[in-house]
Amino acid sequence: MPHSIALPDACQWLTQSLLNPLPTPLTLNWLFDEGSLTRRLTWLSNEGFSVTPLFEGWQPLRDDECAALALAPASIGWVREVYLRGHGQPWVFARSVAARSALQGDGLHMDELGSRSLGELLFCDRAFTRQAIEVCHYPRAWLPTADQADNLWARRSRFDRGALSVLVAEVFLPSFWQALHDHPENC
Ligand SMILES: C=C(O[C@@H]1C=C(C(=O)O)C=C[C@H]1O)C(=O)O
Repeated sequence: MPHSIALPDACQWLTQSLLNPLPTPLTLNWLFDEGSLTRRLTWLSNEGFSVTPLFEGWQPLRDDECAALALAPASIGWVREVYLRGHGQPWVFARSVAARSALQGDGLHMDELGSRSLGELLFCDRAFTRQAIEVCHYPRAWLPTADQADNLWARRSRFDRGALSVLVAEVFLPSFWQALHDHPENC
């Protein structure tokens, strides 16, 4: 039986306690920060922050997403993929999903967000509770073609409000780490 191999389109999401070896303290700081990434990137970019939608629509969700949302495999959900940009540069690729069955009974209109940040909805409504942050090296096949690379750190967490759960995954792109390196005073 061959050793377990990394499938090209799967990732094992881990909480910080299971990480071994640990990434650098700076990487850990950004991966496990429980605040709004929108607000932190707005600060890092000196208000030069923007959100650009790449894809929005109903799709069968991935196996890891269905498992995290306690859905049957290939359940239909709303998918929102965006770039979080600093000074126009893509710093983070984000993919947020929620089950169609839960959204239809809820007032959260992800489809009306456009270039507004989902974070503003999730962090302004105190009824949302954030579950544990998990991390992985994001499968390159899940990234936009222009960003496909191995071993990019990603984090995900689930935001719950009653019967609605929104799963948010954020992949830190090389240009983000470069921006941090160029402005160590902002670390
Ligand atoms: C959850 C947040 O919302 C951010 C905004 C997103 C969007 O607009 O699609 C996606 C990922 C998040 O980084 C946040 O600001 O922390």
